[in-house]
Amino acid sequence: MSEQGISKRQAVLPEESGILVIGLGLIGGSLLAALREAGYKGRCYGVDLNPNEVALGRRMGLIDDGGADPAAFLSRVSLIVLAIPVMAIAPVMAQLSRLRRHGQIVTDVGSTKSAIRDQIRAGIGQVPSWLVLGHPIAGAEKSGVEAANPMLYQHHRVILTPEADTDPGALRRIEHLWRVCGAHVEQLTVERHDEVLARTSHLPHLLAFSLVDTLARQDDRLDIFRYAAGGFRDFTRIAGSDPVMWRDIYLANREAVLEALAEFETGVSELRTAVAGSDGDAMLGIFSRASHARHYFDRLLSQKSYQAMETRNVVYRAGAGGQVRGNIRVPGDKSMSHRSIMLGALAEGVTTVEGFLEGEDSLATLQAFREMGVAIEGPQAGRVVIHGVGLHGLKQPKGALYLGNSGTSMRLFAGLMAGQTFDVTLTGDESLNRRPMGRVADPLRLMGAVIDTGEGGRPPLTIRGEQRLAGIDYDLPMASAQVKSCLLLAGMYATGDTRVREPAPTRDHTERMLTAFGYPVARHNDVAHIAGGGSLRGGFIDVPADISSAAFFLVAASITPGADLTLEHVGINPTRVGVINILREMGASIELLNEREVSGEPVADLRVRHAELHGIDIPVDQVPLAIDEFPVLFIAAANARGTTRLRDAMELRVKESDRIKAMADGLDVLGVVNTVVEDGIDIVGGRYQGGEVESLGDHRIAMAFAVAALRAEGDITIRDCANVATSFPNFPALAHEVGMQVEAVAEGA
Ligand SMILES: O=C(O)C1=C[C@@H](OP(=O)(O)O)[C@@H](O)[C@H](O)C1
Ligand SMILES: C=C(OP(=O)(O)O)C(=O)O
Repeated sequence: MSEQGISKRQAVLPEESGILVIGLGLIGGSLLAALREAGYKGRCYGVDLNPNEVALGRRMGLIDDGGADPAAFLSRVSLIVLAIPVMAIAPVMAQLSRLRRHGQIVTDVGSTKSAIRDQIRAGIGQVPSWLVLGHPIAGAEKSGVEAANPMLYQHHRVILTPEADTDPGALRRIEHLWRVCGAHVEQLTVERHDEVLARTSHLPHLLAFSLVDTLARQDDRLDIFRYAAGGFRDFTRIAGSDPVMWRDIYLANREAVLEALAEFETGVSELRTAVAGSDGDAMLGIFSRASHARHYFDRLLSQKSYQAMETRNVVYRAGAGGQVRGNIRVPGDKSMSHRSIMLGALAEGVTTVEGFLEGEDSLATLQAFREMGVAIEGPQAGRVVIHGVGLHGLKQPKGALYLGNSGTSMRLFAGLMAGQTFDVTLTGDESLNRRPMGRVADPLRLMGAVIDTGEGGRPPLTIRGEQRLAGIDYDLPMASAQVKSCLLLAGMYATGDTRVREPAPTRDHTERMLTAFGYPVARHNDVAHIAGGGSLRGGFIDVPADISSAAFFLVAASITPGADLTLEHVGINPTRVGVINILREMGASIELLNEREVSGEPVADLRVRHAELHGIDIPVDQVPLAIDEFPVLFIAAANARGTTRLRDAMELRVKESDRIKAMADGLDVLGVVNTVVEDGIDIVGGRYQGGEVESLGDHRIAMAFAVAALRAEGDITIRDCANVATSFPNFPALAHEVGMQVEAVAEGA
């Protein structure tokens, strides 16, 4: 059969009649092995100057034929991979551009890109449109075709660095080549690729070569190697990499590596100063930032769109029916967790926090303070120890502060940052970057802050340092604890008094916690006052379980026949108990047991049992007191007799999603009758079916529909649920523990 005939029938890479790999080492050999494993049926050829590698490649079944000269195979292939050292690529490209006749496309695997591109340009006058420069990030210390591993690229990244005039068809085919091998393919510019790799790969290798060489030259080197364990062993593993290949990389990526090395030298000298001066706090700051960096950035990055290919979002499959029984403790209060880190960081002395919420939102706050030089130990099982730096002890972060999905972080930070001596930029994920920030920027400007916002008052916010703030008298245009808190926090840095009047009471955790840290805040009727120039004193904060997370289970138990559930140690601050008041008015059975006070906040165990609910007109004064609980309250309404009516809840439209619309759309899918108005909704309770709903990446919408499944007549699939981790990371596990049937699966599984 002709090769043409084979290529027409083959399912894997149907456009490639044959593939030539020039350079039969670990990288080229593994690519061939992966293609074979994936079922590629076209012809494979290998070229290598070492005849033993060619013979081995043939014996291993990786290639059909091979030799030392590419010319012999060109007419038989449609795709050529250059898997040779960086410095050898330009000469081979010159040869290929002379001999290429049949429209073959070419890619390379070199670890640096600018030098290769520039050398090719110098050699043949241009980077041909049929060349797609690329780099699989899957190095290993082994070399030679013998080490070829068909799994080497599975779930690894391959970066392609196309030029503006690269042929899109060629780009698509090279992307396809790597995907077939199991890789995630991404694109960067040549320059960005080299900067990133200089820091993530070239610098660490350089340090390993240098450290191992330095220690190996010392007199007591036998002992050093005899007792080498842990850390040093890892360095020797990296230093075992191919010397010639790495020499070429440093020759090729000289500038970017030197820049990365200079940054590193600054870092080492900071650490040297800390060690020399026995500055334990400085060391702890650096080490705790470093020791959490990987975990933290892995999680934050997985929300970013440029990594979307790897992030398979989470889908909930919520089975119809289930039980709600037992005793559980939901995670720590998000609002208080944020504030415990903020005030702990700005206090004098050490603050210990127990019950801290290890969710993405509060972790974003925590990491931001690490970026500003605060030493923070943990979190470890809810315990965090913060080594406060005082109100004026923060340092300028190296880059923008990334606050993920967290509106509270951004709005409270805006107030705190307005009082610093350095400039700082605050940014977040796609949802946060759509949320209104004018509500904090405008009053802060009245206090003297200088703030640039994105279009329409949205993030990013750039807040200029060294401004003199003066207290203001401000009437909040909306009931918002975030705006109130922002201004009170800025008020600590302002001269005179800052007074904030709220149109309706909102959560007062900032006021209570400031008081607990020894910073007085007065309250007269609807006005909170703070005077600038005080200080905070570190101490102990016990964060109770979050009533906003408990709310999902309050509704779950209320709507499920036979339910009897106790939620332990829940915060029942009067400015947060709207959900209990509203559910009770609908007929729910909720008992407050063992009421007590911790760290200036009331807590109780909540016992909730099934009850017949009926629709109500939700009292408007309860709206700010239950603002985050409406998604799940809508599910209570769907299970109540009659109509539940909500008004004066415009704020719901500017949360992580437009929560009125997101819920109404999902209720429509389930067949729950509802009527949306600008500032609210009417929901008619009754039977409803299952279906597939969108959470729009909003944690509370996702969890609300999981609760709905308890009474649905069919299963509910909820899309885009990864953000549940912002406020309630173990929600599926706790739901399962009480008898609900919620399973989190990766999208597409
Ligand atoms: O201050 C806080 O911790 C919060 C205040 C509320 O926001 P608004 O101030 O925007 O109402 C709430 O929705 C948010 O989840 C947390
Ligand atoms: C609105 C919420 O949070 P934030 O504003 O902090 O993003 C929420 O948790 O429901």
